[in-house]
Amino acid sequence: MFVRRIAVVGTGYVGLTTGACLASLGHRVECADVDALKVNRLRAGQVDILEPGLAELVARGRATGGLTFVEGARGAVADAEVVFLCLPTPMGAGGAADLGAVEAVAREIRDVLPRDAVVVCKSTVPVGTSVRLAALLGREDVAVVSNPEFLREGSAVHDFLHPDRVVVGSDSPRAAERVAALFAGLGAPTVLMDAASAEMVKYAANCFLAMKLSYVNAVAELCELVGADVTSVTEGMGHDRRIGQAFLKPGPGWGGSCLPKDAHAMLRVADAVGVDFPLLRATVETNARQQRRVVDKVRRAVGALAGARIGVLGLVFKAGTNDLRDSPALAVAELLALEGAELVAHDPQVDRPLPGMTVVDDPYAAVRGADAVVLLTEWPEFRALDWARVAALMAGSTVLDTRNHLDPDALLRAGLVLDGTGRVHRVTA
Ligand SMILES: NC(=O)C1=CN([C@@H]2O[C@H](COP(=O)(O)OP(=O)(O)OC[C@H]3O[C@@H](n4cnc5c(N)ncnc54)[C@H](O)[C@@H]3O)[C@@H](O)[C@H]2O)C=CC1
Ligand SMILES: O=C(O)[C@H]1O[C@H](OP(=O)(O)OP(=O)(O)OC[C@H]2O[C@@H](n3ccc(=O)[nH]c3=O)[C@H](O)[C@@H]2O)[C@H](O)[C@@H](O)[C@@H]1O
Repeated sequence: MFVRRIAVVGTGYVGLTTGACLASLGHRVECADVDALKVNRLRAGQVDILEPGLAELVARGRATGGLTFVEGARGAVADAEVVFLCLPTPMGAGGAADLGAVEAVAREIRDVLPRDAVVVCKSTVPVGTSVRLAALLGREDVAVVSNPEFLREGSAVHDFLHPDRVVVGSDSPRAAERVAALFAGLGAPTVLMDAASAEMVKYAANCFLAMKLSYVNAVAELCELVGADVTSVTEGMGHDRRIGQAFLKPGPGWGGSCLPKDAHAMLRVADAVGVDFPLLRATVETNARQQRRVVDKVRRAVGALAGARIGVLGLVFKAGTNDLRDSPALAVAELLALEGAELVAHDPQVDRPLPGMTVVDDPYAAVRGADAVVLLTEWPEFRALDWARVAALMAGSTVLDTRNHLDPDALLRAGLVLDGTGRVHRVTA
């Protein structure tokens, strides 16, 4: 009845999406996690990450019996033909990728993997990890394949099912073909290569995206000083198909669970082989500068930050997710709090206390009595706020829109001062 028996180890953004999507393609998928609570919640159909369509796919998979959940990797892999590793590879010592979870699972499963199984690493890992995994598994009959994942949070299911490309790398062409066949139905260009190249593609792609954003943020800074409008500039640039319109929006710096850690890991990879990579170093440094720039602008708006009350709109790293990992908004908030600002923050997806600020469940409560308001995440509901009401509630009048997300006319009509990013013309009443 099912096409293949697949195990997925790790049920986070990548693992759960991979498991649910492969089940929807007709495979029998068992997902494993070390977190018993998470496994129990998933067994009950509870999906805690915000991903459109994911809960529905999980429900469908549970109903057909094509998708099940188990605690611990060993239970999931025992009768699997293909095992996907979707484990965290966080920033470790000195910025290198921490492969602890990946290596621990390899050790855990090596003696229970069925004959001729294929182990696929979907985690983002430095070049050489496939070779290391093969050595750790110590199984002549088990091939290791690198299949980096390119999905974005907030559109994980869509991105998985409609990828721009599928990259499959292995030093065993037969194993690579077996893995590529799993994605054949997606109709995406499939690029087969050796394992080292596949591992490199992922870092090279994420670092390129980071570089594009740092470039655009630096251009935005220049625009402010020379009197140009970055929105017009990026639109004019983006029509060139070699540049493209995507990933050209300036903001408070790029964040999230991957771009920052992957940029640092790539720097460490370069370092390890004795290569200086000034372009990537500047990409990272330019990013840190964006957060300081936001703080400087808020300081300018209120005079002194110590004792100033700042309303913060948005805490997650981008709209459409509930992920706070490495959020530029949190980095800005931390810098503001360090200078003694009193922060009242609202994010539609955050309802828990956070250090250094008061989190409120209503945007109007966040702006009440604020000397300045800073928008850090581009939630659509912020655009739709009643700005006359905001103006009446605020003590001051400056709204810093780090994402150029708000409608300038609406703020102007409300008598507010709008300070955007990369736009010299401040909109004032
Ligand atoms: N989040 C994203 O948008 C993307 C992430 N990636 C990469 O995919 C990998 C996974 O990332 P996420 O899914 O975001 O991580 P995550 O942190 O959301 O999920 C990882 C899961 O693995 C589980 N886990 C940890 N150790 C385990 C063990 N020993 N046995 C079984 N389960 C274990 C954790 O409990 C957690 O549920 C990382 O290498 C990341 O760089 C790649 C593309 C996109
Ligand atoms: O390896 C990963 O985990 C993933 O990392 C990113 O995906 P994601 O972290 O979900 O977030 P992005 O949509 O790329 O945004 C990253 C950061 O850049 C910022 N950004 C993005 C686009 C833009 O135009 N401007 C901008 O400031 C976002 O606000 C956010 O802080 C990549 O886009 C995915 O392809 C990759 O698979």
